[in-house]
Amino acid sequence: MTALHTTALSKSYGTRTAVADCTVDLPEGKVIGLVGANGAGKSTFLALAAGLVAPTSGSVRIFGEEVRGGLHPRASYLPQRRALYPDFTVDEMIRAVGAMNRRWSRERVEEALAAHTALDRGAKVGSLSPGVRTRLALALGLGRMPDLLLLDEPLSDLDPLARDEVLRSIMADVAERGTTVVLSSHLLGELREVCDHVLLLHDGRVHLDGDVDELLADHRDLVGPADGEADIVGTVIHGRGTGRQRRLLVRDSGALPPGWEGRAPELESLVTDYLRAARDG
Ligand SMILES: Nc1ncnc2c1ncn2[C@@H]1O[C@H](COP(=O)(O)OP(=O)(O)OP(=O)(O)O)[C@@H](O)[C@H]1O
Repeated sequence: MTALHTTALSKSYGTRTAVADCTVDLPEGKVIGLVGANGAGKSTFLALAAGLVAPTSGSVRIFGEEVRGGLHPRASYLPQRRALYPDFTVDEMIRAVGAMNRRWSRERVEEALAAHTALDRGAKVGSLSPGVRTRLALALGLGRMPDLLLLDEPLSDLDPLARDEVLRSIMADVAERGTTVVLSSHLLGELREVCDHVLLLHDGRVHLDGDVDELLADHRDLVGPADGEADIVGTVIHGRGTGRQRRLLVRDSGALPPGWEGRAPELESLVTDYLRAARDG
């Protein structure tokens, strides 16, 4: 089943188009990496899915129900600016969010915070470091017992150990509860470990949308002589060269001409080549 479906979804701010004509079907129970350059529309896409921002046109459905003016009860949303009250203590914040949600598991919050033994429950939320705030906000999001987690750059404020911890906490939820996760990130290296699916936006439009294993199987990284590119069978996504050698990312490549070698790409290089191709137009 589809967890998140958008139909011709668009959002403009004045003359600036943030999301343009996006039609996607994001599968249930998967971790979807939302990638794209700065200003590509990732945050707007997530805010539209969270019902926080109204589309200019098009629609969003979560588990088949249209999103209109509010967060779907089965979804949790972690915005880039973590929505926490700075003057509340950690415990007050947990109680306040619990009181605001009918669907709520304090136990789930505690479970998500269990690894974070140094967290002072009496400390004011405003005094916490950005990384700790992120972990608290994520734990509160999990307290809503979501079937869909919308996470806007959940890893950006975290050091490598905390990133690992947060990813584990997310993956545990996926494994135990079958939660669908859509997470935006610029950290392409980390995504390989967790993502089943990639959605790449550029200038608000979808440039790549697919299952990671299928994408990796459909593409090859080719290296060969610069003057032999015309003989390559398949769709060249991006090419670059140094002197007499060319390196190409090719989709659905056929038999290779003499002098060319190919191998399966890494997810990071595949996404980077799509980003370069989108940028170069
Ligand atoms: N509230 C707003 N008012 C006006 N323009 C906006 C608003 N929100 C986003 N935009 C514009 O829409 C475009 C997409 O922005 P968005 O924040 O969604 O991109 P992003 O991919 O999340 O970027 P980043 O990786 O830098 O966080 C940008 O050009 C941005 O300036």
